[in-house]
Amino acid sequence: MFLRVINPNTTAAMTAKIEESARAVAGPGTRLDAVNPSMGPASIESHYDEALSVPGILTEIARGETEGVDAYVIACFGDPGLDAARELAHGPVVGIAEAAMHAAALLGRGFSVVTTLDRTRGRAHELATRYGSPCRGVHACDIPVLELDKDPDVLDRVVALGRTALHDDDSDVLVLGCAGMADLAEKVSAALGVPVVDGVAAATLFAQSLVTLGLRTSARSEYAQPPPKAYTGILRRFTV
Ligand SMILES: O=C(O)C[C@H]1NC(=O)NC1=O
Repeated sequence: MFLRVINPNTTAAMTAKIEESARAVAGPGTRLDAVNPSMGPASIESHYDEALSVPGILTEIARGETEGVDAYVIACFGDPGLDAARELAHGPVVGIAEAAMHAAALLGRGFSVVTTLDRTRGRAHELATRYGSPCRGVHACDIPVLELDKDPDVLDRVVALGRTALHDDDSDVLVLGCAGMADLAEKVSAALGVPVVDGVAAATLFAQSLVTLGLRTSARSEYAQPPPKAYTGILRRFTV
């Protein structure tokens, strides 16, 4: 099978980190590549960034449909463009927040999310409500997405915040609220002694499992192909 993991921001170093996390769990029979759009925000830390990332995501989905991609992962914790992507894709499309929250719900009574900027906490709560997940709290380490690789204290700060979150929320699982934290899961789990879910790995395995089960996005109603219409201006270049 052919999985495509889409980093919705345009930072190649993050795409490489995401690819590493996805490859580490993909099966031997799975062809996998990780891509990012050539247009869009360098990182996604606001509703504005998220909105501007969606045309690039949809461009990558439309390209994947011509290249025989069987399933997609949207590797940004806000799950940007997820519903629109499902209208374009024939196979499954899995968001890393959705996957991480569902995985965490299988591992404990309640989970906490540790994310980057405080302003993104509302989006995480909104997604947990949509997904019906037992999220007991969302905590921000206030490290900008593109600083995660530069800040020497990032592991210590995430561990400290995770410890506080587990105590204050009385939760028993942690979810990493950024694709850029994918490489921290094992170390944070070892430090805190609880399961720590990396949404990139979880989404990759969910996508792979759905294809293995022969399941695909339903085209019956809401996720049917978009109704044909004219798109004007620059969007004409990025629409199907
Ligand atoms: O919302 C966040 O902070 C994390 C989100 N932003 C990003 O560029 N990739 C992400 O996973």
